[in-house]
Amino acid sequence: MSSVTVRVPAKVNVQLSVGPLREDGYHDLVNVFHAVSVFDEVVAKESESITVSVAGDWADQVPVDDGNLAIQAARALAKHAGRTYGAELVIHKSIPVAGGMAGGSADAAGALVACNELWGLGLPLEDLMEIAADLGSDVPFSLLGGTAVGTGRGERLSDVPTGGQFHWAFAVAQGGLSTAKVYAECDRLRETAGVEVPWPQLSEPLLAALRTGDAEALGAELSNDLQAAALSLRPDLSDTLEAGRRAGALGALVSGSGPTCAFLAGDADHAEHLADTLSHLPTCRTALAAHGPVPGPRPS
Ligand SMILES: C[C@](O)(CO)[C@H](O)COP(=O)(O)OP(=O)(O)OC[C@H]1O[C@@H](n2ccc(N)nc2=O)[C@H](O)[C@@H]1O
Ligand SMILES: Nc1ncnc2c1ncn2[C@@H]1O[C@H](COP(=O)(O)OP(=O)(O)OP(=O)(O)O)[C@@H](O)[C@H]1O
Repeated sequence: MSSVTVRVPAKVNVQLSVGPLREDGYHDLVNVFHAVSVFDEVVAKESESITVSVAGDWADQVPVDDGNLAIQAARALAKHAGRTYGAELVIHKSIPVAGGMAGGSADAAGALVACNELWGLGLPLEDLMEIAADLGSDVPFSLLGGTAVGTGRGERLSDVPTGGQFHWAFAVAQGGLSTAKVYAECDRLRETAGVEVPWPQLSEPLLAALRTGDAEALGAELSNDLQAAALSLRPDLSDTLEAGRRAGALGALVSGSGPTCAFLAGDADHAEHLADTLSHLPTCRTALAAHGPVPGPRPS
């Protein structure tokens, strides 16, 4: 095989409950991930060494050196296999960068799947999941896709059954937010408020809404403990959330660490309408309509 192509979805977190700060600098989570139809494409071609190039709207914001998560993923896979391998990785980016939709994690997951195939390693998903967890907390879910609950720092996953498709609009903000800074702001706000941080609990009404495919019920149950921190760092996002609610979204929240905002729609037409409305906001770089859940990356 001389070239392998995979498509990897972005995510939105339909529940993100953040526990107290751990000694290792991470937080224990209840993190309900939902993969949506905004895809990066990762191509792995035969080559002497591991390199990456990036094309698409967001290309200028993505490192092409050792800081690129796809390169780190390919190296980690070669190390796991105990051999020196090469791959020319070509990423076509559609997932907003530093937007809270796990774009870098998607590229890392795509590189793992594509190189596993290119190099004929045949490693099972469980092995790739272990390598993924070392690359970042979101990378295991980017391999899995669908809808899943993540505990620990978000890397320990179990599938969540869903009934039917949900339709979304995403308001992509100007600029990005650093995930580490948003978690740090969450800690700061909690310390200032002097509240005891409860252990995160999975929402049963949320699971029921996902299982039955009830968009109205899901809209009412969306929650994100990082939202206050993202709004504290980017106050303009409240205007975006408010605009989406006024336009009839069934639910509105910051996606993960932000600054992308996610809006649940009643159907595909409603999602297109919301995206069109949001795209005209001064706070918004662009807006996308998408649906979920969608599967994780598979080689072709
Ligand atoms: C906000 C989310 O996107 C929600 O899915 C994730 O929790 C972030 O996952 P990620 O981008 O893969 O994050 P990582 O690369 O593992 O960690 C980046 C930084 O985020 C913070 N971090 C991340 C995950 C976690 N459970 N607790 C944390 O406090 C830590 O400061 C860490 O140094
Ligand atoms: N392949 C990649 N694509 C995008 N960013 C990358 C990649 N590799 C490394 N990075 C770096 O990672 C930073 C975070 O990018 P990313 O798009 O993954 O953020 P995010 O979507 O907010 O992450 P998450 O939702 O997992 O917290 C970027 O600013 C960039 O410097």
